[in-house]
Amino acid sequence: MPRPPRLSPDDVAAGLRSLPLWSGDTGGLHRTVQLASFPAAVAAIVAIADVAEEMDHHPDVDLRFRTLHLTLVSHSEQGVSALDLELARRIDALLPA
Ligand SMILES: C[C@H](O)[C@H](O)[C@H]1CNC2=NC(N)=NC(=O)C2=N1
Repeated sequence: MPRPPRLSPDDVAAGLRSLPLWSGDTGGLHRTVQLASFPAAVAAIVAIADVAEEMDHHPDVDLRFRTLHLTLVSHSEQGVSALDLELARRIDALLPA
């Protein structure tokens, strides 16, 4: 399936307006969340992995003890695409606010 093109700065900004837990720009979307424990954070990564595999679109993940740093970018497009906005929405449905 063809991958969607990267979005303009205005379109990324518009997408972020419906993703209040995220920040970023055309270089990437970012969210940091603290989970209850290290095992809980690993379990969250596993749940995110299932969504990423289903979408064939994967986050950049950095876990420091209970703090999970997520960055979403479309590497093949060297920017943020609609897939990143959709993945952000699906991650928000998995994680505590
Ligand atoms: C072959 C496979 O479809 C590609 O490598 C996918 C995998 N997941 C991906 N995830 C992200 N974030 N960007 C990509 O360009 C990408 N490409």
